[in-house]
Amino acid sequence: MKVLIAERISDAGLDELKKETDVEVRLGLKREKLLEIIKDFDALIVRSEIKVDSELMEAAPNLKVVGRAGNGIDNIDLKEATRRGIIVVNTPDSNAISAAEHTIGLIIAIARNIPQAAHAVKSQDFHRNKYKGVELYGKTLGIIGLGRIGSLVAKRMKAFEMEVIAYDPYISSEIFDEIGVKKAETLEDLLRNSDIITIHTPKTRETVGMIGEKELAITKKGVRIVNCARGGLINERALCEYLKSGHVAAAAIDVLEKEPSYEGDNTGFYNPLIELPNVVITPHLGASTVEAQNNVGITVAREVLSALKGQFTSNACNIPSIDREMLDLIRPYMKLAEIMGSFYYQIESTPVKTIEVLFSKGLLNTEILTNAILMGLLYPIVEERVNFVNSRYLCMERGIQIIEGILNDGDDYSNLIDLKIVNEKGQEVRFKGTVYGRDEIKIVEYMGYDVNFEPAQYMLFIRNEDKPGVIGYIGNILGEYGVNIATMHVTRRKEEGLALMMLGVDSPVPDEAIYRLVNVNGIITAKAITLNP
Ligand SMILES: NC(=O)C1=CN([C@@H]2O[C@H](COP(=O)(O)OP(=O)(O)OC[C@H]3O[C@@H](n4cnc5c(N)ncnc54)[C@H](O)[C@@H]3O)[C@@H](O)[C@H]2O)C=CC1
Ligand SMILES: O=C(O)C(=O)COP(=O)(O)O
Repeated sequence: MKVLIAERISDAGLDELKKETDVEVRLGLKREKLLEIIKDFDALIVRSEIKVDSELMEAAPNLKVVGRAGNGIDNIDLKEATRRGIIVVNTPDSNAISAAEHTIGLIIAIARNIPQAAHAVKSQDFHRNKYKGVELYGKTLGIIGLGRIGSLVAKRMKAFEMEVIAYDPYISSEIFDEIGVKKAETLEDLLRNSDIITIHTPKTRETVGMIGEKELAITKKGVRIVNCARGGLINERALCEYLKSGHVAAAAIDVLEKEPSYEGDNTGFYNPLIELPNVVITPHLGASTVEAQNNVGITVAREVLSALKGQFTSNACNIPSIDREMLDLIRPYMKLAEIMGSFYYQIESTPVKTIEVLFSKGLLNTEILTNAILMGLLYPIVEERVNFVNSRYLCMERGIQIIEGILNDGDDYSNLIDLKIVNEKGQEVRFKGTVYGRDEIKIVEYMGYDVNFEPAQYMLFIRNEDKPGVIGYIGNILGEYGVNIATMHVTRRKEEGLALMMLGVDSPVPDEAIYRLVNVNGIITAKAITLNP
């Protein structure tokens, strides 16, 4: 496996990767060069600078994993990665403390004009009157986005005896209470009442430009503003105007709408904010500490390695995350789900319209189990890579409706998957499956027949009239083609005079044998099934 490190990560992370993969470190690559070389790599590791967009993914036919050595993934086209079955992993917990501490550093810096004053002193200018600041004590800090970093900032700033309020419509009041922060019901509320505002939301379609002219206009005169989250959350042009007028007394910015290259040439880079005396800008330093980069490097390396090995990772952005213990528990159910999904297109050819899957209450992580069913379903019929990442997306792209639910109590099994597939002709194919003990996979119902069948690599499903002699024919025909029957499950519906046979065989059943079987008097259908390797 080949891994391209396109932005700097720690040596500790590099060492982890080098133990198991072929690693190439290429920092400061020009875009054209990156597009040219990416085709050879299975994994790409970036930070916040490189845009991992559809053009880059198109140029990377072998790419299986993108590792974001950091938190924000706004530089990665997640939808496109998902469509292509590329796993995106990040390391959100590894640099949160550093980002929070940097934010606090910036708050203090602009409250006391520390960077400007320190800079003046370097030029022998000791005129301290110019740099009189304000105290934090007793002032109101408004935090927009009370997630990982926002809440770390809140907890720490309370030590300054600031009143901390926060606006985050997506978290519960209990979390506000737990952190000990007053809830601002609206953004307007927060803007009107804060002496210092700091923003900690991710960059999304909803949050871009969330602080613009209109919002700045209702802030307190003399407000101080910090952005250590993402450039573009605060409209830079509007902020510039408000800083020039003095309405915003000062701003501290770690992130810009358009950022320079951190390894390459930046000749001609310009941003008007840089020139303003009441602005402190750092070069996207929030995560740049020894500790954060060590953690980030090691975590991203481990996540990328797990993903390359086909294991679930704990920080995947486009598949549900599962911890290792839980993964061990549900692995047999994932296999069962994939097998159940894989039956349909080996039995029927009419396109699927709806998939309805019901799970026993005892089954956890059902979202992944559905993804496994969909992966099994699509595997035989799509050319592109199908995996847990894109199976749901590819089904939705094909107009397949996916309905998931919980089974009512009263079934005989506590861990059942009940799968009903309805095709465009309105026909239904239905299976139920479960796992006995730790990992004994069983199909327990097929088309209303109670069965007890352990799926095998090669199988044969036969529906026939319930009359003597049919089994004999089947054995003879398979024998002629050298196909050995390993297991056999026979069941019937006496009242209808119909029977079902599910056979596990030691080798694939040739098409010619199937043709002969369906011509046997009394056999209604014969379907050869092969499981995905
Ligand atoms: N400057 C730097 O070097 C670093 C910057 N970051 C940035 O910080 C951001 C936040 O990181 P975390 O706290 O870990 O993320 P998080 O996901 O834990 O928290 C984000 C919070 O924002 C809230 N939110 C989302 N939309 C909102 C809206 N419209 N209004 C109010 N609140 C909203 C969410 O509900 C969530 O609670 C990252 O997305 C990243 O862009 C992260 C690390 C370092
Ligand atoms: O983790 C984040 O979201 C950051 O913004 C840190 O970015 P970086 O990895 O230092 O380029």
